[in-house]
Amino acid sequence: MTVFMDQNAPVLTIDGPSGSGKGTVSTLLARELGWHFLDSGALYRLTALCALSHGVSLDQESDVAVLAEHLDIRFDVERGSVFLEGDDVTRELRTEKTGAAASRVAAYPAVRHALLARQRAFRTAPGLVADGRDMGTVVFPDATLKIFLTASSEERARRRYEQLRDSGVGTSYDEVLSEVIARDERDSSRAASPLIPANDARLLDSTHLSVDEVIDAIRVDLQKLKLIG
Ligand SMILES: Nc1ncnc2c1ncn2[C@@H]1O[C@H](COP(=O)(O)OP(=O)(O)O)[C@@H](O)[C@H]1O
Ligand SMILES: Nc1ccn([C@H]2C[C@H](O)[C@@H](COP(=O)(O)OP(=O)(O)O)O2)c(=O)n1
Repeated sequence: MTVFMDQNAPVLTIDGPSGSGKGTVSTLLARELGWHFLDSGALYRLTALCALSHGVSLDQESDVAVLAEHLDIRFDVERGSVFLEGDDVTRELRTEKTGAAASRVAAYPAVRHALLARQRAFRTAPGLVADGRDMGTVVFPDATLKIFLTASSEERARRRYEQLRDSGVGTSYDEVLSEVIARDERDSSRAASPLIPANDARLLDSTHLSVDEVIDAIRVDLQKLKLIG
C-alpha cells in the first residue's frame, strides 16, 4: 500500500463506547474544520463482514487478519456509501449484528496490527478527525487533541434504539441495552488496545448534553490550541 501520511498534520481523536456520539460529533467537526475523517470502527465492521461473506470463521484469528490486511474497500464520502469488494454494504455495515461481529474480530491483536498502517495513512493535511476506541492510545498517541466521549449505558442504548427504530429495524430497548452492555464489556476487557481513555484525554460525559453542546465544548479546546479562530 502506498502511504502519503503526513506526520505533522494535526489530529483530533474522539474515542468512547458505542452510542456516546463519536460518529455524529466527529463527522460534524471534520466538516466544519475541513479535515479528513477516519471512521475506524468501519474498518473492523468491514473485516467482520468480509469474513462472514467468505465463510471464514470469526474464531480464526490468523485467517481474519489476512482478510483485514487485504481489505478491498471504497468510501464514497459524498453519498455516505461504503463498498466491500465492489458491493454496496452501507446498510449491513451499521447493524448491531455487524457491530457485535466487529467487536469480536477487534479483540485479535493480529487483526489490529493488520489495520494499523491503513488507519495512520488517513493522517494527511490539513488535518484528521479520528473516531474509534484506541485512536488516542495506540493509533495516534501524539494526537493534537484527545477526547474521550462517554454517556450512561441507558442513555447510549436509548439513542441506539431510536436510531435503529427510525431506520426501520425492529428491536426492543431492553435488547439494545443488553447488546450495548455486552459490547462495552468485550471492548473494555480485551488485552489488545482496550477501550480506555488516554492519560492525556479530555473526558466528556454527554449523558445530559446535546450534540451541539458537545461540539461547543470541543471547540473551546480547539480554540485554546489555536486550531480554530
Ligand atoms: N449528545 C447527544 N445527545 C443526543 N443524541 C445524541 C448525542 N450524540 C449522538 N446522539 C445520537 O445518538 C445516536 C448514536 O450516535 P453515534 O454518533 O452513532 O454514536 P457512536 O458513534 O459513539 O456509536 C445517533 O442517532 C445520534 O444522533
Ligand atoms: N478503533 C476501534 C474502533 C472500533 N473497534 C471495535 C469495537 C466496536 O465494538 C466495533 C464497532 O465499532 P464502531 O465504532 O463502528 O461502533 P459504534 O458506532 O460505537 O457502535 O469495532 C475497535 O476495537 N477499535
